[in-house]
Amino acid sequence: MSATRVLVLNSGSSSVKYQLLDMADSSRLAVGLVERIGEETSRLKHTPLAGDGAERERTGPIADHEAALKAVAAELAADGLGLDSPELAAIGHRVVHGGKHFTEPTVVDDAVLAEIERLIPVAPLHNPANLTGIRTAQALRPDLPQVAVFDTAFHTTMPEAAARYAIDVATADEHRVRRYGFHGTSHAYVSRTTAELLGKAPEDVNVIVLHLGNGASASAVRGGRCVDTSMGLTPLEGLVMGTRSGDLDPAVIFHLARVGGLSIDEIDTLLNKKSGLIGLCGDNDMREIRRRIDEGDEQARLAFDIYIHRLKKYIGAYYAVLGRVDAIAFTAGVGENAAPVRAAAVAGLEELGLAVDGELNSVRSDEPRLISPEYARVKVAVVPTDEELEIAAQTYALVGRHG
Ligand SMILES: Nc1ncnc2c1ncn2[C@@H]1O[C@H](COP(=O)(O)OP(=O)(O)O)[C@@H](O)[C@H]1O
Ligand SMILES: CC(=O)OP(=O)(O)O
Ligand SMILES: [Mg+2]
Repeated sequence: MSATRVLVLNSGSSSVKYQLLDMADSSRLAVGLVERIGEETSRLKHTPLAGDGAERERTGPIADHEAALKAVAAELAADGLGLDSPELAAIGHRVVHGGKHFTEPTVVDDAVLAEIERLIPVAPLHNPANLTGIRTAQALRPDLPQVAVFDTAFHTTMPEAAARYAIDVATADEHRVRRYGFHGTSHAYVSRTTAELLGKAPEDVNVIVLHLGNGASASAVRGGRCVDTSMGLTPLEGLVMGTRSGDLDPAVIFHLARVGGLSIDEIDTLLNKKSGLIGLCGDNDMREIRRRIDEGDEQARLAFDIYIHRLKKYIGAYYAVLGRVDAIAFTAGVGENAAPVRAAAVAGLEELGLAVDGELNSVRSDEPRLISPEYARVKVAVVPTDEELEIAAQTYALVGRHG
């Protein structure tokens, strides 16, 4: 019996999403999520999909990512899907920052671990969790290949004109200051799926992908290759996000330090964790913001308008970067579910060939679909992202080649 299963771990700053897949037919055997790691109210939600097992939920403190992963391993073992299974071929890990170095999925060794660690200062919320995930998985199954799939990889095709900041070149090079981009696994998967939806080869299609989750980023994809993206050195640049500011005048930082008396660490926390939608209106969940708007809440309305204004600017910018756009694809939690966001982002862009059909836009579905009217020159699509499936496929392809 050959090993065809892949466990995928997507470790975020305070959560771990995981899936166990059988790559013989890309089916899911189990999926789950550990939330609020490090708090008293941690929660593990585990759903076995192979047999007739029902969803299980456990609450109570889970101290760190190591404890989280061990709890996940115990849940899988309870379903007879434990990490000791000989059918497990590899464990695939989402690693957020791979710098310029990693352009492909990579089997983890000590040098790879050292490089991911070296990049912690430019992904302080993500890379430490990714490292813990890898190390814990290694300890549980030292014989198994651990594969790192980097958020930055898809963006390494960006031309220098898009990747460089206009600052002193020597300083930038010394400190590796450039734009790397993130959510690349999602941008790759969604741009490819959008081409499929249009019935075209990825090489023939130009797409603007809007990944709108808690973290959010836009990308311009020409013929399957990324030519620009909104996140930069770190996942802070670009769109307005759940808790991150996105673009601002860099002098805001000097001002807050010199005049406001804030420390660099305080400003870091302010911009990464207390800004964006939560900073503007106290909520970072788009469902709650829409509910408040419906009740006439002005603060929520303004937060929404700022979010949309930025989004629209990026659509325009990437339209110009690409010259010709075949489709715009909305994805991730907000992009897949928030019809008012999609409608507002595209409103008024008819001259660019863009429009959304109200009825199609209001349909709820887990399938990739078009929401633009028949006549629209540029198609508007909703394409549910599947980072875990994409990571599993890349992991399995790599292990299959080498193993
Ligand atoms: N039904 C919905 N309507 C509107 N927004 C939603 C809905 N479901 C989820 N969201 C939004 O999606 C966000 C989470 O997106 P997700 O892609 O899961 O983020 P992440 O992977 O960064 O945690 C939530 O914070 C919320 O704003
Ligand atoms: C890179 C990034 O922002 O990831 P997430 O959206 O998972 O926070
Ligand atoms: Mg996400």
